[in-house]
Amino acid sequence: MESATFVLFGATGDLAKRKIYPALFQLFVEQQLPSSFSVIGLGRRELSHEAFQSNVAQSLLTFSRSEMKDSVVMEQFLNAFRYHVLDVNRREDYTKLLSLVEDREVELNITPNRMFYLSVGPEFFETIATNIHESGLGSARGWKRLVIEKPFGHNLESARQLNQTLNQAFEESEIYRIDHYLGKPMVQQMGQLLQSALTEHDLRTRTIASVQISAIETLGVEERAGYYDHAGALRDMFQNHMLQLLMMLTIEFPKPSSAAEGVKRKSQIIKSLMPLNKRKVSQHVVRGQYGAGMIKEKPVIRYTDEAGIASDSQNDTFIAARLQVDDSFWKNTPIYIRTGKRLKEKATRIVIEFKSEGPLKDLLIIEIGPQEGIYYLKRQSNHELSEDETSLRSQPNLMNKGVDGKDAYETLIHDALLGNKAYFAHWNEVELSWEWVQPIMDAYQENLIPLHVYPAGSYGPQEASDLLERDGFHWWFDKKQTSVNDVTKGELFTYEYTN
Ligand SMILES: NC(=O)C1=CN([C@@H]2O[C@H](COP(=O)(O)OP(=O)(O)OC[C@H]3O[C@@H](n4cnc5c(N)ncnc54)[C@H](OP(=O)(O)O)[C@@H]3O)[C@@H](O)[C@H]2O)C=CC1
Ligand SMILES: O=C1O[C@H](COP(=O)(O)O)[C@@H](O)[C@H](O)[C@H]1O
Repeated sequence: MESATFVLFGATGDLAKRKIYPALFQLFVEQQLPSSFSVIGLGRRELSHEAFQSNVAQSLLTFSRSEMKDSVVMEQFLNAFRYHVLDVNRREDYTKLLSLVEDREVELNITPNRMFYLSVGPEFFETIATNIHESGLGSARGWKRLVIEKPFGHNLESARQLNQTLNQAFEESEIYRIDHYLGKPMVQQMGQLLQSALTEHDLRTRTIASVQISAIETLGVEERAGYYDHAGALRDMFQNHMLQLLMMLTIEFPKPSSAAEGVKRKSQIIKSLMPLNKRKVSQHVVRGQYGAGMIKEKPVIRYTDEAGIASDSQNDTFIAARLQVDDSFWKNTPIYIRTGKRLKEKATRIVIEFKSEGPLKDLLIIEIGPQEGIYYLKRQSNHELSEDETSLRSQPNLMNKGVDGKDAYETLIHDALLGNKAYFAHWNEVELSWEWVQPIMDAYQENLIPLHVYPAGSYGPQEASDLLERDGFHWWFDKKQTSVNDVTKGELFTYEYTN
């Protein structure tokens, strides 16, 4: 890997602490960083290099999964870190930053390859990109890359505007839009896993009755009221992570001839999504907001009582939708997506239900997180569990594939340093995703669709189940109760079905 400087905007923030430093440290420990590597952390608050290094050390002690936190390794790692006070709006701060970056490049004798990581609020993205360009920070003879966190725009128009501004400073090939779901091991290995679970023939021709993609959480809005109350589940999860999961799965049927072809197909898939008309959104989409309820046997308050949330907020904390990809393989196969906060369990899961005569179903389940695994459950009845045990026993090789403990940020930062863009969201995908969700945002805005309040600790509004029942399906694996034998490494798992 080529040597590089990692310029981190927002170095004193939450994401840097919880995700970026632990990921960099893990890569360092695994010797996956360039041998000469420089990190320049930026923020408004005054910090000496030493104080900054000590803050980074603290974050590693709290959040790193590495067992190598002994002082020698950590000290070597922290040696690469410097801090610079920068207010994103002050041009002179960028000129000073350029001197610091250049001095370090000379000191370490490294090529001026520069990765600018924007771990700051989205309101700063355009200002920073413009200042990088105008200060000369982006004009060195090495490569330059921009890594940008979500949210990428607030709607189609603002995303386009943001992209246009970024493109004045960076080419599309230099922009790495992080969608951390694309860094999850089970998502990165989707093609491989499907191939080991299904035969080549299955992948090409097996008829799929329906697909369900769920990303459900027990957490509420937590400390992010300011952001979340303007984003909601639609912008926070659906427009990006959920549509990316849909793309990553559907490109595998029929199996692409190469990884590159698969990546190209992502945009085609999203382009083939049957468009919604804002007046008919309510036929395809269920909007919800959590009420009070019980999570893990503890009472929790309703969304509108949360700190920082307006008591009359109409913001969505849940969405379920029925989508249709209108291409030759997926035509006539409904794809159901749901995501929401304060639900009964934390799970990101894809269930493929295959067509069959009669009531017994074959299911392929991909557990993306926090449990990881792929399971092919043969001849599942809606009511029985015994069959899945038999089928899992007969196919032990399909259990718990992909468990490697890697955090998405480790993979994505490593990929960005290598210049591998395969698991970053391309502008075309982002633009098409915003375009597709725009009628839903319009319908929400104009109140053309009801907001259903659901009890915390449930699986969302009843209407989300009705959405499937109308087509003769139901959400698989919703648990009757919280105490279940969950998936543990190497053990059979048993779920309790609601129906
Ligand atoms: N936290 C998370 O889990 C996730 C965050 N994200 C995204 O990552 C980004 C960062 O989030 P997060 O770390 O939580 O945010 P925080 O509010 O914790 O941190 C914001 C950072 O921005 C810096 N900052 C604020 N204003 C300025 C300014 N005028 N000039 C220079 N620096 C400034 C702050 O430093 P200082 O105060 O020293 O100036 C701080 O380091 C956001 O885009 C967020 O949406 C995405 C996914 C998850
Ligand atoms: O991006 C986000 O994702 C998290 C859920 O991520 P996961 O990896 O834990 O599934 C979500 O809680 C958050 O609201 C959203 O911004």
